[in-house]
Formats: sequence, structure tokens, C-alpha cells
Amino acid sequence: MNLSNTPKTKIALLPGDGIGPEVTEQAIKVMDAVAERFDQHFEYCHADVGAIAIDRHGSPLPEETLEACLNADAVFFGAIGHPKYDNDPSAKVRPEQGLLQLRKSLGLYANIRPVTTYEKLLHLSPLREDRIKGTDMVIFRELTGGIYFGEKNTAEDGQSAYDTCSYQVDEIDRITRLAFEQAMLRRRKVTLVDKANVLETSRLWRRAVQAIAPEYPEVELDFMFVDNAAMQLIQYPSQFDVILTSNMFGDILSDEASVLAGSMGLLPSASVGVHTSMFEPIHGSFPQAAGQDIANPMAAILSAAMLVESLGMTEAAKSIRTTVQYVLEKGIGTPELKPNIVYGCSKIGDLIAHLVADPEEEILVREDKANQQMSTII
Ligand SMILES: NC(=O)C1=CN([C@@H]2O[C@H](COP(=O)(O)OP(=O)(O)OC[C@H]3O[C@@H](n4cnc5c(N)ncnc54)[C@H](O)[C@@H]3O)[C@@H](O)[C@H]2O)C=CC1
Ligand SMILES: CC(C)CC(=O)C(=O)O
Ligand SMILES: [Mg+2]
Repeated sequence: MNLSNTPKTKIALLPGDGIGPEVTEQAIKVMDAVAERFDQHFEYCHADVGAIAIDRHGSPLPEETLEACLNADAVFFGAIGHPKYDNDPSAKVRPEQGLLQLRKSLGLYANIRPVTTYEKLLHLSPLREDRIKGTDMVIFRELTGGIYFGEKNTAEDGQSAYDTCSYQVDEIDRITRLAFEQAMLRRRKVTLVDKANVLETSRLWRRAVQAIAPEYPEVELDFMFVDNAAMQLIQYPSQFDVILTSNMFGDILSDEASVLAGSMGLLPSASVGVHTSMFEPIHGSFPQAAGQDIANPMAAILSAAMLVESLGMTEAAKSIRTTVQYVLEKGIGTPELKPNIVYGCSKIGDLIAHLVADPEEEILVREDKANQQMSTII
């Protein structure tokens, strides 16, 4: 195909550490497949972040990485983190600072984490099928404020430390509006999760969200304390439509919510805000699995679906999602899902890329006409 006239979309690729590079590789295969099929041209710019960036450049977020992100149309992020820092509480520079600084510098104030279960895939979750049936929620996690960004310190004698949680009303307002807009396109319910019975910042969230709610009279707003929400999430998850919450609560609750889908390796996310949006699986660098070709790349691949959707490639995004669902319904997956047919990280990427590349294969996916074993296709 002659692509010389096709406008190029610049994607900054930040694979990071641990399983980050291997899941990113699978996401690239799938992005390349949809680019080819839908006549798009993606130009990738690879950049270092996290522990690998500390090793190579002495900083978890080198300037050239931030530059590449600011100059890109979209950023794809794998994962960061390394045990040598996790196991050293005294380390002065940490891989995670790279991710936090990146989110802050790009102004990515909202992290959007969809959590969906499918009728035929309820068995992937260790939870009772009758409880998780109908789960379809999206978590709006505030991403550039709160306790992860507040002033912090450890006393010189090492006997005390503090982290500060603070929020400004405008930081709450902007993500609240996004959450309500999203609710308008869904089941029109927003649940603000907080700890307003104890925390001043949570009471600020309640007041700010209550002040905005009248702008969206069709949207039902309710409130839930985070400890109760942690329980309700697995007890009665279908009650949630849009969950709106602060940085740390959203971080914790979304890992918990991945159990509803069946694995941390299944949940994608989009981080949006002021500058270029960034697409990132919710999981971390899963160092125990690094280099073993066992990590589930679907969270990364579904994050790529969110990325192409953000570029207006709605059909491509749909094709990726349908294909992931189809592969899982065929009983194919990485080991943690305990599937009937175990594939490695790379083979899952090959399979999904192969299926989305070709519209004829997609017809097969959609209609499952031939009903053949996927192993005969690849
Ligand atoms: N966005 C990011 O880059 C994040 C980075 N981290 C960093 O990652 C490192 C490891 O942290 P953990 O707390 O162990 O979190 P993690 O998300 O890396 O792994 C937690 C558990 O989730 C499962 N898991 C995660 N990703 C998976 C995948 N793709 N396929 C199958 N199973 C998967 C595994 O059972 C794993 O033990 C740390 O250095 C941490 O700071 C943690 C969370 C997010
Ligand atoms: C560095 C951490 C805040 C990363 C994380 O756990 C996340 O964003 O989910
Ligand atoms: Mg997390």
C-alpha cells in the first residue's frame, strides 16, 4: 500500500520495566495491524522511563522522554518499577517518580479505567458469577493531586514520616465534569467514593461535586465511603456506573475491580487532561513474570484500543475489543486465567493482531462461522 499521502500519527512509546516491554510489544503488533487495515500510518518514538531510564540516563523521566511525549499525538505507556527500589526504602530516586512526574507534566488529571464483565466470560473471575453478572462500570480516578503529590518527608532520625493529602476545588471540578459527561453517555449514575466522615479533603470533594451536580439533572449522584465501596465492589458490583474518586482510592479500588474481570492483565486505562493523552494498562511491572512470556498483554492491547479510539478510529477500537473478547471466549489465554488453551504473551499478541488485521478474519471472529480451533488459524 502506498502510504506516502497518509498523514502520520506520532505515538510516543514508553515500554518501561519488567513486563512493560513485552506487553507493549504486543500492543504495537495490534496497533500496526489496525493501521494497515484502516489506512493509517503510526510513527513510533521509543523513549525510556522508570528504572531503565535511571540506569541509562540517571533520571526516571529524562527530558528527551518528556519532549517525545509532548510532541506526540498519543503516548503508550507499559509499566515501571523494579524490586531493587521496592526493596530499598532509602532509595533517593525511584522509578515511580518517573510516572508521577510524567502524569503531572502532561497534565493528565483523569485516569479512566473501564471494568466490564461479559456474559460468557464470568468464569474468569474467582468471584460468584451471579454476583458479578452485569458489571459495567468506569472508574474516574483523579491522577495529578492528592496524597501521591503532597509534601512528604522522613525525619532525619528515621523515626517519623509524613505524606500530605491536599486538593484544590478546581482539581476536583475538572474531573467531576468529565465523570458526569461520561455518565450522560451511560446509565447516568455517578458514585463519589471518599472518606468524608474523617477526611477534610473528602468533605471538599463532596461540596465541590454537589455544586456541579445540578448542571447534570439527569444524572443520579450518590456517595459512598471508601471502606464500604471496597466491600460493595465485590458484593454487588453491578450497582456502579461511574465511580468518581481521588488518586489513591482510585488506584486501590481499580486493582480490586480487576478481580471482577478476572485478572490485572485485563484492565486498560486512558489518562487524559491538558496535553497529550496517555494509554496505560492498570497493572505494574509484575517483575516475577518479566522475560518469561507469561504476562497477559490484553490490558495493554485494550489500552491500545482506547488509544486508537482517541484518534477517531472507532471501528478499529471496536475490532480490537471484539477480538479480545472472542479469543477469551474460545478459552485461550495466559496462564493466570487458567484457560483451556494456554498461550504466552507473544502468541496472544500474534493471534489478536492476525485477527484484527484482516476484515475476512474479523467476519470469522464476529460470526464464528467456521467454529474452528484458533490453533489452526495461526
Ligand atoms: N503503572 C505502573 O507502572 C505501576 C507500577 N507498579 C510497580 O510495579 C512493581 C510491581 O508492583 P506490584 O504491586 O506487584 O503490582 P503489579 O501490578 O506489577 O502486579 C501485581 C499482581 O498482579 C498480577 N498481574 C499484574 N500484571 C499482570 C499481567 N499483565 N498478567 C497477569 N497477571 C498480572 C500478578 O499476579 C502480580 O503479582 C512495583 O515496582 C510497583 O511500584 C505498580 C503498579 C502500577
Ligand atoms: C506509581 C503508582 C502510583 C502507579 C500505580 O499504581 C497506578 O497508577 O495504578
Ligand atoms: Mg495501581
